[in-house]
Amino acid sequence: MSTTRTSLTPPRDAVPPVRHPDAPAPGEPLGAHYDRCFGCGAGQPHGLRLVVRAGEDVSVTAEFTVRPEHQGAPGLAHGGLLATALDDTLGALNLLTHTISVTGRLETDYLRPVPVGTVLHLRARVLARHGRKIYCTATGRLGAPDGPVAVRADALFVEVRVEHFTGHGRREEIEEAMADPDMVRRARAFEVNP
Ligand SMILES: CCCCCCCC/C=C\CCCCCCCC(=O)SCCNC(=O)CCNC(=O)[C@H](O)C(C)(C)COP(=O)(O)OP(=O)(O)OC[C@H]1O[C@@H](n2cnc3c(N)ncnc32)[C@H](O)[C@@H]1OP(=O)(O)O
Repeated sequence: MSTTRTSLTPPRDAVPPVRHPDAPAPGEPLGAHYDRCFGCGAGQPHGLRLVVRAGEDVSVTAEFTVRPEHQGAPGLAHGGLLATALDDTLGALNLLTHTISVTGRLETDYLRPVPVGTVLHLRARVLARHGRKIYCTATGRLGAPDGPVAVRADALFVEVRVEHFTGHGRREEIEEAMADPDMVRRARAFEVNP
């Protein structure tokens, strides 16, 4: 496995991403991939509570309000937490492609400080796909969808099967997830792409 910078550049024979025919229309909320997700879950009181929507082509948008509990330095968002917001927005692209993939590599650039109280406008899109590897990119802008870019990331997501979660997750949460028929149905459906 290569971990050089070039590994985030799609290879020459990578193919363009495909939006699944059943993907929600641009502007529609996508909901959380898991209710207890730290990034987007409504059932996670300590989470970032990202609100994610489908975008054009194979892209998503999300908004995240930086709260006092997100500080790293006085009055400023913690960098790791901003990486989480980018990572989770990138993860939401799964809901457009009907793929189950996880972050293999995430490279983050911090361009401007992000003050507490900021609404960070995130956008992520898939650039290309090569086998199980999904190349994608994300930005976070200050205050408005066309505000200055404060953070950005390039990422490689790797497609996995449901067993990635059932085989590695803690038993109590897995049992709870498997008892939710909607979650199991959606996860299985996402394993078969058109
Ligand atoms: C009833 C229950 C149902 C549950 C259903 C749940 C549905 C949920 C839906 C959607 C989930 C979305 C969640 C989004 C949340 C936000 C995103 C996150 O935070 S995800 C968490 C953080 N990430 C990890 O924990 C990954 C940990 N890593 C791994 O598990 C493995 O390393 C994995 C899967 C990434 C790869 O392992 P391998 O053994 O499957 O595959 P190999 O052969 O190593 O890699 C495949 C290809 O990818 C490249 N690759 C892998 N990692 C790379 C890296 N770090 N840098 C560069 N290339 C890499 C390799 O070089 C290889 O490339 P070549 O095919 O040979 O060309």
